[in-house]
Amino acid sequence: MDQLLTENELEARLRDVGAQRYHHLHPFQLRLQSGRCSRTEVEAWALNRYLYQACIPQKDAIILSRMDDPALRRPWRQRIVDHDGEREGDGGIARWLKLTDDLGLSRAAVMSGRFALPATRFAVIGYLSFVRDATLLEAIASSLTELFSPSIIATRTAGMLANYDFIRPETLAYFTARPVQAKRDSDFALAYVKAHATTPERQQAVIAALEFKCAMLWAMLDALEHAYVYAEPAPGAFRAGDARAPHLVAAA
Ligand SMILES: O=C(O)c1cc(C(=O)O)c2c(n1)C(=O)C(=O)c1cc(C(=O)O)[nH]c1-2
Repeated sequence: MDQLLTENELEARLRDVGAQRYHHLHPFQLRLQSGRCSRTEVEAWALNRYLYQACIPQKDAIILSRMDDPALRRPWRQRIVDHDGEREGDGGIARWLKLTDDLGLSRAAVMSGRFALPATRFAVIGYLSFVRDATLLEAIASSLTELFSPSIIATRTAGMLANYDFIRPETLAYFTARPVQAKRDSDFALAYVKAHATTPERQQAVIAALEFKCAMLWAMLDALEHAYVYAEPAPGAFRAGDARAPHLVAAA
């Protein structure tokens, strides 16, 4: 029988999940931030991760649709605005496309998802299913990886700027806004989880939900590392020279 943890003990357990399982420890992340990735690997990372970025407002819309309380929906809907923007060209998804633009990738190809690795697609589908099928408390708890993202974003951004001559500060504009948004979002989600995980069963469920999300992020980097470092991308998945923006193809 699991013991009921105090709120502080629960928070410590959740932070421990991050310390042990978050993708800051993944070999592909270490490779990316230390300049050991080839340009093709950086392009593959940005192209695959677009799918994750694009699914975030969809998962937040699912979570929003499951909330009965307007006081809860009001702050949560800001997450969708952050990613989609208030108008065309605004918001996190548009800023992610600035990164893929600067890498010379075609927007249509990136947004279609057709060059993504199979595991990236399955990870994203798995995440959307999780927030639909688990309890609302578990769905909210799965967003708590954002407790750990400001630190990995700072390390990755500094490492990429220092180590790749094709990355300029504007290329990584996506990451400028994220740490402040992530802190605001994760403070809110953590307070909710601490207030609502009031039985040992619920506490174990929120810990497992955070482990699930860490596993999903880990699996996406496993797939990139397997395909681009050790083996081969699946048939149809991105390879060097694929998905070039039309003006670059014309100039070649
Ligand atoms: O750069 C990263 O490593 C990283 C990690 C995470 C995360 O931990 O889930 C997010 C993001 N970035 C991110 O940019 C983002 O918008 C985001 C939203 C969420 C979420 O769970 O709602 N996680 C993340």
